[in-house]
Amino acid sequence: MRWKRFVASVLYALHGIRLAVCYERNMRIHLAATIAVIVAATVFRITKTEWLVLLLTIGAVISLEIVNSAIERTVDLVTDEYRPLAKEAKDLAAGAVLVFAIISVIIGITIFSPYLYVFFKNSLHFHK
Ligand SMILES: Nc1ncnc2c1ncn2[C@@H]1O[C@H](COP(=O)(O)OP(=O)(O)OP(=O)(O)O)[C@@H](O)[C@H]1O
Repeated sequence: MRWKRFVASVLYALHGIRLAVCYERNMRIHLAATIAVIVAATVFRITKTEWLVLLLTIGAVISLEIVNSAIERTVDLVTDEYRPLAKEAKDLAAGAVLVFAIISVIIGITIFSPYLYVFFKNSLHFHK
Protein backbone atom coordinates (compact mmCIF):
# COMPACT_ATOMS: atom_id res chain seq x y z
CA MET A 1 0.00 0.00 0.00
CA ARG A 2 1.22 3.45 -0.91
CA TRP A 3 0.64 5.10 2.49
CA LYS A 4 2.44 2.25 4.27
CA ARG A 5 5.48 2.85 2.06
CA PHE A 6 5.23 6.56 2.85
CA VAL A 7 5.08 5.90 6.64
CA ALA A 8 8.03 3.50 6.34
CA SER A 9 10.13 6.07 4.48
CA VAL A 10 9.31 8.72 7.12
CA LEU A 11 10.40 6.24 9.84
CA TYR A 12 13.68 5.57 7.97
CA ALA A 13 14.26 9.32 7.71
CA LEU A 14 13.58 9.75 11.45
CA HIS A 15 16.09 6.96 12.10
CA GLY A 16 18.62 8.96 10.04
CA ILE A 17 18.01 12.05 12.17
CA ARG A 18 18.40 9.97 15.36
CA LEU A 19 21.69 8.52 14.06
CA ALA A 20 23.03 12.00 13.37
CA VAL A 21 21.96 13.34 16.79
CA CYS A 22 23.31 10.32 18.70
CA TYR A 23 26.61 9.74 16.87
CA GLU A 24 27.71 13.04 15.29
CA ARG A 25 29.55 15.40 17.63
CA ASN A 26 29.11 18.36 15.27
CA MET A 27 25.37 17.74 15.18
CA ARG A 28 25.18 18.11 18.96
CA ILE A 29 27.06 21.42 18.66
CA HIS A 30 24.53 22.58 16.02
CA LEU A 31 21.64 21.53 18.28
CA ALA A 32 23.07 23.39 21.28
CA ALA A 33 23.50 26.50 19.11
CA THR A 34 19.93 26.05 17.79
CA ILE A 35 18.48 25.93 21.33
CA ALA A 36 20.48 29.04 22.35
CA VAL A 37 19.32 30.93 19.24
CA ILE A 38 15.65 29.94 19.72
CA VAL A 39 15.76 31.06 23.38
CA ALA A 40 17.38 34.39 22.38
CA ALA A 41 14.86 34.91 19.55
CA THR A 42 11.97 34.29 21.97
CA VAL A 43 13.40 36.59 24.65
CA PHE A 44 14.10 39.42 22.18
CA ARG A 45 10.74 38.92 20.39
CA ILE A 46 12.27 39.06 16.91
CA THR A 47 9.98 39.77 13.94
CA LYS A 48 8.18 37.15 11.86
CA THR A 49 10.56 37.67 8.91
CA GLU A 50 13.57 37.30 11.21
CA TRP A 51 12.08 34.04 12.57
CA LEU A 52 11.65 32.73 9.02
CA VAL A 53 15.26 33.56 8.08
CA LEU A 54 16.45 31.97 11.33
CA LEU A 55 14.43 28.77 10.80
CA LEU A 56 15.65 28.49 7.21
CA THR A 57 19.23 28.90 8.38
CA ILE A 58 18.88 26.35 11.19
CA GLY A 59 17.23 23.86 8.81
CA ALA A 60 19.95 24.31 6.18
CA VAL A 61 22.83 23.81 8.64
CA ILE A 62 21.28 20.71 10.22
CA SER A 63 20.34 19.22 6.82
CA LEU A 64 23.84 19.83 5.46
CA GLU A 65 25.36 18.18 8.54
CA ILE A 66 23.16 15.10 7.97
CA VAL A 67 24.18 14.92 4.29
CA ASN A 68 27.84 15.32 5.36
CA SER A 69 27.44 12.35 7.73
CA ALA A 70 25.86 10.30 4.93
CA ILE A 71 28.82 11.10 2.63
CA GLU A 72 31.31 10.17 5.40
CA ARG A 73 29.62 6.80 5.88
CA THR A 74 29.47 6.15 2.13
CA VAL A 75 33.18 6.88 1.79
CA ASP A 76 33.98 4.60 4.77
CA LEU A 77 31.87 1.90 3.14
CA VAL A 78 33.88 2.14 -0.08
CA THR A 79 37.31 2.08 1.59
CA ASP A 80 39.01 1.93 4.96
CA GLU A 81 42.40 2.67 3.40
CA TYR A 82 43.96 6.09 2.90
CA ARG A 83 42.74 7.24 -0.54
CA PRO A 84 43.22 10.76 -1.95
CA LEU A 85 39.72 10.70 -3.48
CA ALA A 86 38.21 9.60 -0.15
CA LYS A 87 39.95 12.55 1.49
CA GLU A 88 38.64 14.92 -1.19
CA ALA A 89 35.07 13.62 -0.86
CA LYS A 90 35.07 14.03 2.93
CA ASP A 91 36.82 17.42 2.83
CA LEU A 92 34.38 18.71 0.17
CA ALA A 93 31.38 17.63 2.24
CA ALA A 94 32.87 19.21 5.38
CA GLY A 95 33.59 22.36 3.35
CA ALA A 96 29.92 22.62 2.37
CA VAL A 97 28.91 22.54 6.06
CA LEU A 98 31.56 25.10 6.97
CA VAL A 99 30.43 27.54 4.24
CA PHE A 100 26.87 27.54 5.52
CA ALA A 101 27.95 27.57 9.17
CA ILE A 102 29.91 30.80 8.49
CA ILE A 103 26.93 32.29 6.63
CA SER A 104 24.64 31.35 9.54
CA VAL A 105 26.94 33.11 12.04
CA ILE A 106 26.77 36.25 9.86
CA ILE A 107 22.95 35.95 9.70
CA GLY A 108 22.80 35.47 13.48
CA ILE A 109 24.96 38.55 14.13
CA THR A 110 22.89 40.62 11.69
CA ILE A 111 19.59 39.62 13.32
CA PHE A 112 20.64 39.81 16.98
CA SER A 113 23.07 42.73 17.08
CA PRO A 114 20.33 45.47 17.06
CA TYR A 115 18.48 43.68 19.90
CA LEU A 116 21.71 43.21 21.87
CA TYR A 117 22.58 46.87 21.33
CA VAL A 118 19.23 48.01 22.76
CA PHE A 119 19.49 45.48 25.61
CA PHE A 120 22.95 46.64 26.71
CA LYS A 121 22.06 50.32 26.22
CA ASN A 122 19.00 49.92 28.45
CA SER A 123 20.88 47.99 31.11
CA LEU A 124 23.57 50.72 31.16
CA HIS A 125 20.86 53.37 31.68
CA PHE A 126 19.37 51.21 34.43
CA HIS A 127 22.66 51.07 36.34
CA LYS A 128 23.29 54.85 36.11
N1 LIG B 1 39.78 6.89 3.73
C1 LIG B 1 40.37 8.10 3.83
N2 LIG B 1 41.35 8.43 2.98
C2 LIG B 1 41.95 9.64 3.05
N3 LIG B 1 41.63 10.61 3.95
C3 LIG B 1 40.65 10.32 4.82
C4 LIG B 1 39.96 9.08 4.83
N4 LIG B 1 39.03 9.11 5.80
C5 LIG B 1 39.14 10.30 6.38
N5 LIG B 1 40.10 11.05 5.81
C6 LIG B 1 40.52 12.42 6.17
O1 LIG B 1 40.34 12.59 7.56
C7 LIG B 1 39.37 13.62 7.82
C8 LIG B 1 38.53 13.21 8.99
O2 LIG B 1 37.75 12.10 8.59
P1 LIG B 1 36.66 11.42 9.53
O3 LIG B 1 36.11 10.25 8.83
O4 LIG B 1 37.25 11.19 10.87
O5 LIG B 1 35.55 12.50 9.59
P2 LIG B 1 35.44 13.73 10.55
O6 LIG B 1 35.77 14.95 9.73
O7 LIG B 1 36.23 13.46 11.79
O8 LIG B 1 33.93 13.75 10.86
P3 LIG B 1 33.28 14.13 12.23
O9 LIG B 1 34.05 15.31 12.78
O10 LIG B 1 31.88 14.44 11.84
O11 LIG B 1 33.43 12.88 13.06
C9 LIG B 1 38.59 13.78 6.52
O12 LIG B 1 38.07 15.07 6.36
C10 LIG B 1 39.66 13.47 5.49
O13 LIG B 1 40.47 14.61 5.23
